[in-house]
Amino acid sequence: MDLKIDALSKQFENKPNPPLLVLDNINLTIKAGEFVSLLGPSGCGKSTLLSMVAGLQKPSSGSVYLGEEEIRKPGPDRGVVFQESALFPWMNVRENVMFPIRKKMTKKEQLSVADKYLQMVQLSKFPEHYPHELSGGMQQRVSIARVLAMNPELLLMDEPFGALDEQTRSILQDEIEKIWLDTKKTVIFVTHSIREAIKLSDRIIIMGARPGTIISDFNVNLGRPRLQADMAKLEEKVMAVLKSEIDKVMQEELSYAGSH
Ligand SMILES: Nc1ncnc2c1ncn2[C@@H]1O[C@H](COP(=O)(O)OP(=O)(O)OP(=O)(O)O)[C@@H](O)[C@H]1O
Repeated sequence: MDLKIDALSKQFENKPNPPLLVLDNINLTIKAGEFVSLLGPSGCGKSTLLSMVAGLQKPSSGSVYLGEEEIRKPGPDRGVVFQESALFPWMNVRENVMFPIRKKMTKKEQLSVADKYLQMVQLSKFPEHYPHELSGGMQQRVSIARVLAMNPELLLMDEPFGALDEQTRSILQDEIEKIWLDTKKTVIFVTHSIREAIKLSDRIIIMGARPGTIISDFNVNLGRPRLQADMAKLEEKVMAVLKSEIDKVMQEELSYAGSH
């Protein structure tokens, strides 16, 4: 099902100052099966937008629809992966993956689903390990397997590889691309890395700040897997748009600091 974000705005209380308008009239349709990245300067509202699609926060005005259904709360049709893995430390890897499906399936089915997704994220040798026995990249793989086990239609990823070293990040990018090609889920992926966005996405949405709006919508018409040489040209284009937005935010911050 397509995701439709319709005239969505969000403001936060900011007492004693006036409310802070974080997102202003966002309109966006994401087709079923599309891999879309959100890029933008820090504070432009990417995470806020994602959390409203997840149903974790309510819009101040406007709506989000998955198919015909308006999103009003979290649901099993949307799985979220955050920067930190948020696994249960007292459960082993397999138990963590089985947790969201524990009430929906027999034990046998749960085990088979957990095995399937642990294999997909290349962790089939570690089902009995506990989170503290795993590296950051492995923990993030468990989080991805846990979300996939719910079989959500929409995968919402908020800087999922942001805390990982470059090499692990690159491996997980390849894995998520493969998983997406296998499962054809709709993915919304928040990142600060232009290269990561180009490597993975069908489409890159660039947001501007204060308040957050959509300023560019790029289609990435490159074959997969993406070649460095092809990516470089688009990287320059995206960088040019993004840089002017980042500069604007920096200027605002400098003038605010100067006046206080
Ligand atoms: N619950 C909240 N209450 C008040 N202000 C908030 C709240 N959540 C976010 N904000 C503000 O909204 C703005 C957007 O935050 P958000 O985390 O969505 O930005 P972002 O683009 O994801 O930033 P980053 O790239 O740094 O993660 C920021 O100015 C932030 O301080």
